[in-house]
Amino acid sequence: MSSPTHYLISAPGKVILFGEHAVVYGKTAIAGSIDGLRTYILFEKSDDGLLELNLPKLGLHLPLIWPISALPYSKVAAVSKATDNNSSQELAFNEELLKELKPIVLDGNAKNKDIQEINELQQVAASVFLYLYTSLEDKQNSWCGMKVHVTSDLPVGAGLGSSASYSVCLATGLLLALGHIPVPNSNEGNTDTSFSGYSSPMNLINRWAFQAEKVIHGIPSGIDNAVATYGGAVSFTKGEMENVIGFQLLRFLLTNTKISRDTRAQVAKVRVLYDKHPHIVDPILEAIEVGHSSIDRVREITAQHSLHSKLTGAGGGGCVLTLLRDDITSDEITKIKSALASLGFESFETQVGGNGVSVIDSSVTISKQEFLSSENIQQKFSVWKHFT
Ligand SMILES: Nc1ncnc2c1ncn2[C@@H]1O[C@H](COP(=O)(O)OP(=O)(O)OP(=O)(O)O)[C@@H](O)[C@H]1O
Ligand SMILES: C[C@@](O)(CCO)CC(=O)[O-]
Repeated sequence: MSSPTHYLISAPGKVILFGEHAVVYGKTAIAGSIDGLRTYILFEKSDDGLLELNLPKLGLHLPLIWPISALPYSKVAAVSKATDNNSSQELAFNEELLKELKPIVLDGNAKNKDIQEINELQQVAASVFLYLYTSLEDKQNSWCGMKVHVTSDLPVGAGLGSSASYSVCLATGLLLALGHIPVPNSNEGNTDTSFSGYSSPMNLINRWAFQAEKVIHGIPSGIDNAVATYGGAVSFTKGEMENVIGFQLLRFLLTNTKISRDTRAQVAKVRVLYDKHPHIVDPILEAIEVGHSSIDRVREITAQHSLHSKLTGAGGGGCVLTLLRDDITSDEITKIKSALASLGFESFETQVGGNGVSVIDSSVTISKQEFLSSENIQQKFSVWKHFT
């Protein structure tokens, strides 16, 4: 059978119900996927020896393009070792590779006629792609070029795990395109996956997505990429997780304050505090200064209806999660939403849980135009396959 010529991958965003930040320091957190908010990446095979990355959501109107031959493969240990499906060992992070890629990332503009600035956010997104590609490239099985198009329903840097869903989509597409994992056969959802003894392709996707998260975050806990890979609602402690089905039945109001944060500064601050106060198990997030006045405003409004709200994700603005009581009426929810909207906040009802990473292979024709212009890609294509 000829090798597929394109893959469309999708992975969900997430909410953390409690335990963010603490989870980085070994405490338990509970999180769930948000099925309706996902990142999508279309991988198209090409034969020009070039890697093309399109990041419109990050504001890049031109593709970044690199010759495959320009990547520093000598910095990567044998691929077979690194992708050993049976190994449960965490992959070592390749600092040297990341360092080597820094100047190469900026060369991505060299083939463009117009000069475009590549800001830090865009550089990080490009580094993740090149880091994974260089690590996974396998001359025997590789495509000899690819065009990669990224779209997403998720706000970037708002606490909904946009980076993890991007990382999971990239890891999955590259593992498939470079011949490390097969396309799944099943069309059934993967939310009932038992996490004990992770099945191999999912395990591998999760491990490489964790590497990608390290490029973005430095020392992530791994909870975001685990949720984006496996879906469902999970309890997560030190890399171990289990399904917590009950949480999938809870309804939430998710409010995006649209206040973007300086993630790196916030996270650095939090880490210093944790290092100084390792005895604090579940610090009130304001006390560690990841709160924001916008979050207080959401909390005040929802408290008027006896509802409890908390920030979700890294904080410093971003998204707020409000637990909805069973007895709350739709009229009341509409009132809360319009009070929030009057402050410029966007909110919608959600339930945690739902599918993790999903794939469509080249047996389904997907036009690039259709992909890029679709409002609801998840529903548009009803042929998603799930790893089991
Ligand atoms: N649509 C996208 N296209 C390309 N890169 C993306 C996209 N979405 C996220 N990213 C990557 O993720 C990074 C944002 O990660 P960050 O952790 O700040 O936000 P988040 O994951 O949305 O929030 P949180 O980690 O609190 O849930 C960006 O710098 C970029 O590298
Ligand atoms: C803040 C944090 O706990 C969650 C970010 O979504 C960081 C992490 O777990 O890696």
